[in-house]
Amino acid sequence: MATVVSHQAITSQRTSSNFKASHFLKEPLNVPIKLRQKRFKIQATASQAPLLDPVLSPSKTIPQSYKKKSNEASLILIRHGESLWNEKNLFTGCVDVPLTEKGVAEAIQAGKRISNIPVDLIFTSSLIRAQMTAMLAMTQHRCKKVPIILHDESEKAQTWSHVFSEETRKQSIPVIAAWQLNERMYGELQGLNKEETAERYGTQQVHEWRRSYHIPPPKGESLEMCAERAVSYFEDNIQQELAFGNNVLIAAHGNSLRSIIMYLDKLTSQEVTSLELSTGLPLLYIFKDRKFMRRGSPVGPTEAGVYAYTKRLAQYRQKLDESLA
Ligand SMILES: O=C(O)[C@H](O)COP(=O)(O)O
Repeated sequence: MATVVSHQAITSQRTSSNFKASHFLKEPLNVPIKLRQKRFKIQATASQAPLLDPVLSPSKTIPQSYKKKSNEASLILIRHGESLWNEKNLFTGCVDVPLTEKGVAEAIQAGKRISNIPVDLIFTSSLIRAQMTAMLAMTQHRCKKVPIILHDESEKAQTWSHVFSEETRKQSIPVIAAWQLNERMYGELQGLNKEETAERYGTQQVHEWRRSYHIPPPKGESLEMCAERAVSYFEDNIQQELAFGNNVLIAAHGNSLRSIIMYLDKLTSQEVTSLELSTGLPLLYIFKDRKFMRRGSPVGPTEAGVYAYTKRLAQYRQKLDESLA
C-alpha cells in the first residue's frame, strides 16, 4: 500500500541529517554560518545538552565567517550491488533485502574503482543493500578511514553513539541514512516476478511502469514521485555539502539514482526513460562553479585517465601515494 509521507516528516528528517553531519564532520568550519547557526540551534534545543560536542563546543564551532574547503568537490553515485531479489528477478522497491555474494563482490569492486577519489561524507538510503554496498566499497578505500553510521532514530541513539575523540573522528567518515534515497516504492508489484508480470500484463505495460517518468505502477510511485523526494533531499542536504567542498559518496538505488542523474544531467522526462544503471557501478561527477560535470565511471585504481580528471583529484591521489609509501 502506498504511504503518504507528510511534508513535516520530510522536513524533520532533513533537519536531523543536517544536525548529524555537522556534529560529526571533522571540518565543521567549512559549514556556512547560516547553516551552522541552524545546526547549533538544533543542537542547543535538542536536549539538556548531552549532545554537546566535548571537543568542539558550539561557541567554538560558529565562526564569524566561513571559508570553503575547496571550490570543487567530487560526487560518486553507486547503485547497490546485486540483491537477492535482483537475482530472483523480483520487483523489490522498498522491500529491504540484502546483497548476494555477487553483490558483495560488485560492491568491493566498486570500492577499488573509487579508492583514490576523496570521500568526506556518505549518504545511503535506509535499505540494507545500499548500506552494505557503501560499507563494503569503503573497505577498499586507500584513505583507510572508518565509515560510521550516524543514528538519529531517538535522542538516546544520538547520545549513545557519540564519539568523544577528535582524533578518532578525523579517521572516520560519517554515513547518513535517508529514506528519501530509497528505491521507488513499487506498490503492488513488490515481490512479483518481473518476467511473469510482463506475461500477465504485457511487455509494453510493464515497461511503462518500470521506465516511464509519469506512470506509477499500481499503488506505487512513478519516477516523478520518487524524484520529488530524492531530488529535494539531494538539493537540501547533499548539494550544500558539495558547495563547501565536501566530497560525497551516495549509495542508493536504480530509480532514486536515475531521478538524481536526471537532475544532474538535466535530462528530459523522455530522455530518462532510456537511462539504465548497472548494479555496483560507480559514477563520478565533479561539482564546480555550481555546475555538475559528469566524468563517467572510474575505471580502476590503476587507470591513469581517472586521476587526470581534475588537478585536485590528481593531488589527492599523490597525497595518498606519499602517505602510504
Ligand atoms: O526495485 C527493483 O525491483 C529494482 O531494484 C529496480 O527495478 P527496475 O529495474 O524495474 O527499475
